[in-house]
Amino acid sequence: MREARAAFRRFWPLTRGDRGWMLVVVACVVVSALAETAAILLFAHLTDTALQEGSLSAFWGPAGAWLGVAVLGALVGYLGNSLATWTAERFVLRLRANVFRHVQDLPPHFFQRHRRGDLVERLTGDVEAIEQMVVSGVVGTISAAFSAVFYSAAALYLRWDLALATFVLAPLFLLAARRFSGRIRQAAQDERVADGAITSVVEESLGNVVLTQAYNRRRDEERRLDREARAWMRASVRGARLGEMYEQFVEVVETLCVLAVVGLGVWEISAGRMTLGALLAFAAFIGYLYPPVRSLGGLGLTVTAATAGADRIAEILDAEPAVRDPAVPVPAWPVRGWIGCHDVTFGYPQDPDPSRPSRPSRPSLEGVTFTAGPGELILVTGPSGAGKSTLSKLLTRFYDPDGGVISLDGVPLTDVPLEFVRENVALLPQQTLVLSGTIRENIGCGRPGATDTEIEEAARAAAAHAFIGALPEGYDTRIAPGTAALSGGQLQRIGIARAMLRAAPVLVLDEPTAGLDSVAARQIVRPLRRLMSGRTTIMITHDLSLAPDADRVLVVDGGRLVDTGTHDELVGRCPAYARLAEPWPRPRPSTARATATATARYEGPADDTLVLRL
Ligand SMILES: Nc1ncnc2c1ncn2[C@@H]1O[C@H](COP(=O)(O)OP(=O)(O)OP(=O)(O)O)[C@@H](O)[C@H]1O
Repeated sequence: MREARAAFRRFWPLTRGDRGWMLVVVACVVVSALAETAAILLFAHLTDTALQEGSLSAFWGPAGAWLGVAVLGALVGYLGNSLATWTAERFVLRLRANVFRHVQDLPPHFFQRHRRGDLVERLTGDVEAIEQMVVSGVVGTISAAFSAVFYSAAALYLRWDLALATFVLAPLFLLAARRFSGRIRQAAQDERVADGAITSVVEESLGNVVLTQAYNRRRDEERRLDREARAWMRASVRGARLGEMYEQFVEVVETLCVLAVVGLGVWEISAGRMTLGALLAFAAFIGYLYPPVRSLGGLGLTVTAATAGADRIAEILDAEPAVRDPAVPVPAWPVRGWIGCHDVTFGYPQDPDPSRPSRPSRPSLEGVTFTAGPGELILVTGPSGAGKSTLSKLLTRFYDPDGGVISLDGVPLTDVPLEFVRENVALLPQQTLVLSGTIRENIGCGRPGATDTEIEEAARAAAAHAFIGALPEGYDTRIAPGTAALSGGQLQRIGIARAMLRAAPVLVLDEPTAGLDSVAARQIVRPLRRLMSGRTTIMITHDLSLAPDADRVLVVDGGRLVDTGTHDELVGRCPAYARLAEPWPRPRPSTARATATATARYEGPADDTLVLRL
């Protein structure tokens, strides 16, 4: 119960702004209960007068009043129920937006440590479970408490002695709820986890359908889904079974109460101490009393089930963003593009989940120092796992260094707003990230507000205009993540156009040619050169075809900067670099000859013409 209280305290502040409406809902429920009470009393009156005496004249008055009360009850009930749904959904909207906002600030390693499907489930199912506790739960409890008080008061008013006799059985409801709540909570938690696992498996399988088909993994995938679906089925059936057991137990207790009322009533009527109308009204009040008492008893179950969801949402909200805006940021300035990396050391945060123990690892980067000036091309290379991508994450401030400083025009990145960093340091990732929208929107997101002409200019410069123009819907062709009917090289050129439009003074390119075949890789070289021209470019790559052009090449190994120099210098003196550069060790031929050779070999569209200095 302590966890439930903590969960409630944590999420209750999100009802701010709607608490007045919640009160209105409670008021509607109270008025409905009052209308119901009046209707029952009118029914008793009708039974004892019009019905028992067969008098039509005694019928019209109470019947009219009953109809009036019923219409009032219906109107208020409609208003209360509509408002209750509205406030509940607003809470879900707000909570989901809050969690989503927080998720978007979380560092890359958070997403590597959580399955996507499970996160989706938390943002949907778990969010709704919390609503059940915080909004519907509070409104339901207050309403049930009021209704229970009204119906008990009415029953006591009619026959206090009979009422007390039936109330004796009430603790049985609470006993039942207490007995079942622990097990229902466990089943709810298992169901939530299994739900997340199913979503994850489906999402991963659909995302990996090529691997599944190419390697005949259909059966494995089916087995994986079957395993998770069975876990979900077991949890779901267990939850339903427990819920049903509780319901049926309560039914039996209710029947006991009804029998007690009827038995006592028969005795009272035979002794002439009670009219038939009063007995029927009394039985109706006791009958109306059960649902609120039942929902008060079941409240514990709702709360325990919701606490399971709350724990999972809290895990997300408790995850810390890796970087934050400074309290007093340095004001914006026109950035020239000086990048400084001074004695930078960084290690990825350990996984806090004890179920996924991780060894204390050595830093991914240690004592890295270099500078890059406006217009320079700095190539960062090294063997796999050397720390190259980690450096790109630090330069674009996905993480802050544990030691040392990374600066932009001499100002530490940690002293400027994150948005300013991202505006001035553009990242071109290994795989072009696609938004769900048109090609125009995909390029245009590089600079919000860019005109169609600017977008097309960027596409031309990125050698993308020709193939976009050849598509039936041109720039209005819709693409989406994972479904874009474009080749890797074409997507990369859309990414280059996007970066062109961004016009940031600093560019970080993370393996821009990785995953492309040699023709596609060559097709993006020229647009890349245009993109890099006049900008500070830090290119992380295994592909050293551009190394001869670089002002400096940094060789990283085991997280350390092992050597820095030009391609020619390094080939001569750095064995680690010589090994990496094996296909490119020859001295550079003259540009004119190489251009002619490459152009002669490639016969693609005009704006894809190669200018490679091989
Ligand atoms: N999210 C992470 N959590 C913990 N360690 C990580 C994480 N990402 C990378 N590492 C570790 O940091 C080190 C450097 O990784 P990084 O991705 O920077 O290498 P890389 O040089 O880019 O390799 P590649 O060329 O294969 O892409 C590796 O030892 C890797 O295992």
